[in-house]
Amino acid sequence: MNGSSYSNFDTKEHILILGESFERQPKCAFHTVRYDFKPASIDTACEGDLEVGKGEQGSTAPVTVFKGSKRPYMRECVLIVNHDTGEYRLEKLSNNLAVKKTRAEGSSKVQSLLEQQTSRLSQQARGGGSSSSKTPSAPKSSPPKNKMSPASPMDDIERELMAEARVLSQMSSGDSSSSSSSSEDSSSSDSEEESPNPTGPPTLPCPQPSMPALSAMPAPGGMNSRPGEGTGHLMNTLSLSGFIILAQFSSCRTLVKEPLGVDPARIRNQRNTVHAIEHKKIYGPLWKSKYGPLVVVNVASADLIEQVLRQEGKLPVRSDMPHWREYRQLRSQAYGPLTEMGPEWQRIRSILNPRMLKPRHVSNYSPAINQVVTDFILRIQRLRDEQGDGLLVSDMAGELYRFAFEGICSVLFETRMGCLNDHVPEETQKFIESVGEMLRLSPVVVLFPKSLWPYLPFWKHFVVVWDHLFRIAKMLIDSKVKEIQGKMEKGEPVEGEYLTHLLTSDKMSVTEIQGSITELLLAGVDTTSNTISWALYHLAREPEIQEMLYEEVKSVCPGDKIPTAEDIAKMAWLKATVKETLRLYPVVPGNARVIVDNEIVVGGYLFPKKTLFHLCHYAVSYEESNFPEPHVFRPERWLRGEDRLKQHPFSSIPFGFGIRACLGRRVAELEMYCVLSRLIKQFEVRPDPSGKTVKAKTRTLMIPGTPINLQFLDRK
Ligand code: HEM
Repeated sequence: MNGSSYSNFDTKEHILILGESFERQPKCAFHTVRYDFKPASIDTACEGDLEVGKGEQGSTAPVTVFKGSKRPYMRECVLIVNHDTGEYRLEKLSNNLAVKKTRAEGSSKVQSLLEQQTSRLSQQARGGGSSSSKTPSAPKSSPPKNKMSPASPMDDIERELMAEARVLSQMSSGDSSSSSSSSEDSSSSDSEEESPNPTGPPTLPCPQPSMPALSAMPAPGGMNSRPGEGTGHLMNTLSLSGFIILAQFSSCRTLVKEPLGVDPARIRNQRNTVHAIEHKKIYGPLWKSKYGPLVVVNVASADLIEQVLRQEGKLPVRSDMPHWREYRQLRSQAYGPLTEMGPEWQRIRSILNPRMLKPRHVSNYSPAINQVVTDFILRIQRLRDEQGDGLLVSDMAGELYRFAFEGICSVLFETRMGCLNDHVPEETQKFIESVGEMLRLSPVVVLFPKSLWPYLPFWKHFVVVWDHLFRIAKMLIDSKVKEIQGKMEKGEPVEGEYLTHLLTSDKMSVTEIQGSITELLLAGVDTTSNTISWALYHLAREPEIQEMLYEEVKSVCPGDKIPTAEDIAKMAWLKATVKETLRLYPVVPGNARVIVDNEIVVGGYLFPKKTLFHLCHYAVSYEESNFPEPHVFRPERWLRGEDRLKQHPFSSIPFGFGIRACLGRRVAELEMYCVLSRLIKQFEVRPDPSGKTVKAKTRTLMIPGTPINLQFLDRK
């Protein structure tokens, strides 16, 4: 392509290219780079297959490239999107280039995000596999630009590209917080963008959350970088579940917000920067939002949330998770509780539930969890002694990520992974990185039409990291199988907990166990670690509340006694502290339900089948009527008494509700109670002497916007 052919283009325009190749010329206004993709099918995807082209001389890092869709594109063409006028036009570039689709953007933020992403992938690919050293083929010269006729057969392509362009333009015109998700980025923590961004699909766990992932992804490798940090990792996982769909369209600017029954024209074009709490003030507790073609009904009162959830039916649906499901189909892997739907979902939940949710079973995990807590305390002591003034430990959320990963693996796989060691074992490291990569890529992949996935460089990478995850999970499961077989052969009793039970009960195949355990793991790390981080943050800042907790733990477990599940049952203040933490920072700030089978009535309105409801939990948990002085951290509201009686039972439901509610709730609680009680018994926790406040931000999950640093003083 001749750079001069673009010289008249406004740099605000995005261009989407269809064509064999597209090279950047030094003087071109656009950052474009030639890529050369092997027409790899996903089945052959491996690290080495990922070939992201190097930029030509003077170019910036590569942007994204698709090798054409299966449709027979006959022409190289360019779609030009003018962001000022909103106009799109498709122009033909040449007559004879084969089907390959490349996209490049102008100087928008989105471009730089994509560039960083692709550049990182490129580096990984180059460093990662034997075949990754292939160099891109020589750039082709630029074809001339011809105006296409409106009746051209390119209409189809135009439509598809316009849809993508719309997504890109919406992302690039979105809230600037989308570019700063790194926990290092403390400068913006006070801005509105960094506020918890509570709910309302526009602010739901995603849009902004998804793209920042591109830039703010922790460098893969090293446990010091929390996997998926900046993406709200996991629940990407829960985004994972119900939220991903919302994520998808929450990346679009809100077009209409409409109190049900009110003329939408009056309030058209609301910017997407208003929070759900404010939306509620404007529209009342029930309003409709349109995101592109999708319509979401936002529900922001405890009463109405209850109405939706009570009508969710026997097989509740959050959403499908097409990209997670696609991987499983591709590799003939089994769905787990997050991805499964319908009667099959019901079946696997009925198998997984008892040992995850019944208190008498869950209490059996406390020895394993307490061992992990012991190691965590030792680690805190080491870090404290190594860092700065001998008291401060930086980035507690990162440290607690290690703790939560180790803790949940000790429960699920009945094995230790070494996350709290100074030197993390290689396979563990790879596992953690794969989790992070998968969660980081999830919200990106899902932004694109499914038909394009096989041609997205990051889809290949997505598949590769899922491969690692499933491989390592399989390795751990296989080793447990061997252990069990060995014992059986020797006639020894087979004892064990979660995995052993699943393997010996014969209700699921090994493949199904692998699918379910992997999803449990994915849902069970960021959720707990972020919640513990917030609890410690508040305990450090409210010494009286911490003292109450200390006194309670000491009285239930005097001396060196380590709290068991039975002890914890007696610690009302501890439980109230965790509940209050989850009220202020519901790690999943908005959930979703699609009522598939029936029309339902909510708030006096009749909604058709398949209406997508967004449950604005964050907004509801700050309602003055339920929680006087809602911004104040006050665990006592959860103790039995007058205040408690006033709360609506659906005013704070951080683990969801009903048969589709959190499967790991009891284990999560046990982990949080064990680690908090023992940390507070061991240390007096003080805030960062720099006095920095930490605000929440929503990256799918509600996470600390900046690192939480705390001092740990030994208690005498
Ligand atoms: C503070 C910790 C946690 C919080 C606040 C939390 C919250 C949630 C929420 C809100 C949901 C959606 C529920 C609904 O749609 O009604 C959910 C689902 C789920 N959670 Fe958790 N979670 C936590 C920890 C965990 C842990 C430790 C695990 C694994 C051991 C886990 C596994 C799951 C799974 C598998 C689902 C999907 C259940 C299904 O769709 O059937 N969670 N969680």
